[in-house]
Amino acid sequence: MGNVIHMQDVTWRREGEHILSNINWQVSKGEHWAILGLNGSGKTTLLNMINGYIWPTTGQVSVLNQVFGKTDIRELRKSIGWVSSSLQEKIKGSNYTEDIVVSGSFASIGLYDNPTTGDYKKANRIMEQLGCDYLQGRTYQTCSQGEKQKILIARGLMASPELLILDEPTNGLDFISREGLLAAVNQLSLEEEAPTIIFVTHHIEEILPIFSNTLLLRQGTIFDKGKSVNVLTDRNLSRFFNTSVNVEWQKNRAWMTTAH
Ligand SMILES: Nc1ncnc2c1ncn2[C@@H]1O[C@H](COP(=O)(O)OP(=O)(O)OP(=O)(O)O)[C@@H](O)[C@H]1O
Repeated sequence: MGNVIHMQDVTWRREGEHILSNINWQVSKGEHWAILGLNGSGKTTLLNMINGYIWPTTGQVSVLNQVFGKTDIRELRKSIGWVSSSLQEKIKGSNYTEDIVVSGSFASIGLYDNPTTGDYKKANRIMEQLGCDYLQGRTYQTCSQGEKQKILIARGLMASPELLILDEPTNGLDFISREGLLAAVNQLSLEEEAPTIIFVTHHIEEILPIFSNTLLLRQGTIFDKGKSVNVLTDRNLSRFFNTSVNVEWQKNRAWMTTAH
C-alpha cells in the first residue's frame, strides 16, 4: 500500500507559538479520512502543509510518496485537488460552469489556456458523475451554494488527482443540498480511479461510512486518530469537546447531541 500522506514528528511554529506540534499521521491508499476540529485547532494549517504552502519547522512530510525538500512542490500540487472557501471566493461569478471545471486541468482560476474538445468532454463526464451536468451553459453566479460546491469539486477532479481535499464543503448548505453533496461525494468514492479523499468538517454526522478513518485535531495536536467507529465515541468526543455528549449511530453515521 502506498503512502498518500506521511507526517513524522511535525511541528509548525509561528511567532514563538506552536501552531502544530507532534503530528504523526499516515494516510494510506484505499483509506478516506475525515478531519474534525474546533475553530483554530490547526486544520487549515495542516492542509496548507499538505499542499506545500508552508513547511514544517521540524519533522518530515511526504505526500504521494514525495518527500518535501526533495521534490518539485508545484508538480506535486497537480496531483492534489483542493476545494476550500478561499477557492470559492476567487471564482468570477460571470464565468460559465463548464469553463470553471475545465480550468482545473490547468491549475488556473480563469481559463487562460486553450482547452480542447477532450477537456470539455472530460468536464462533462465529471459533472455527470457529480449530478451537476445540467448546469452547463449557466454562469457561476446563477448557481445555488450546493451547485457551486459541486462545480468546484468537479474542477478539483479535472486533473485526475490522487488526493482530493474537501475543506468544509457543506458550509452554508441547507439540509437537502448538504445531503445531495454528501451523496455525490459518496458516489465519487465508488469510482474505479477514485482519489483518496480528505474531508474536513465541523459536523460529525457528515462523516459518511466511506470515511473509514477520522483525525481529531485539538490545539494543534492530534487528540485521537484511527477507525472512525473507534474515534467517534461518547467518551472520546466528550473529552475532545470538553463537554458531555452522546453519540448515536444510525445508517453507519454518527449523530451527536449534548448529554444534558
Ligand atoms: N501565519 C500564522 N501566524 C500566526 N498564527 C497563525 C498563522 N496561521 C495560523 N495561525 C494560528 O494558528 C491557529 C490554527 O489556525 P487554523 O487556521 O489552522 O485553524 P482551523 O482549525 O483551520 O480553524 P477554522 O475551523 O476556524 O478554520 C489559530 O490560532 C491561528 O490564529
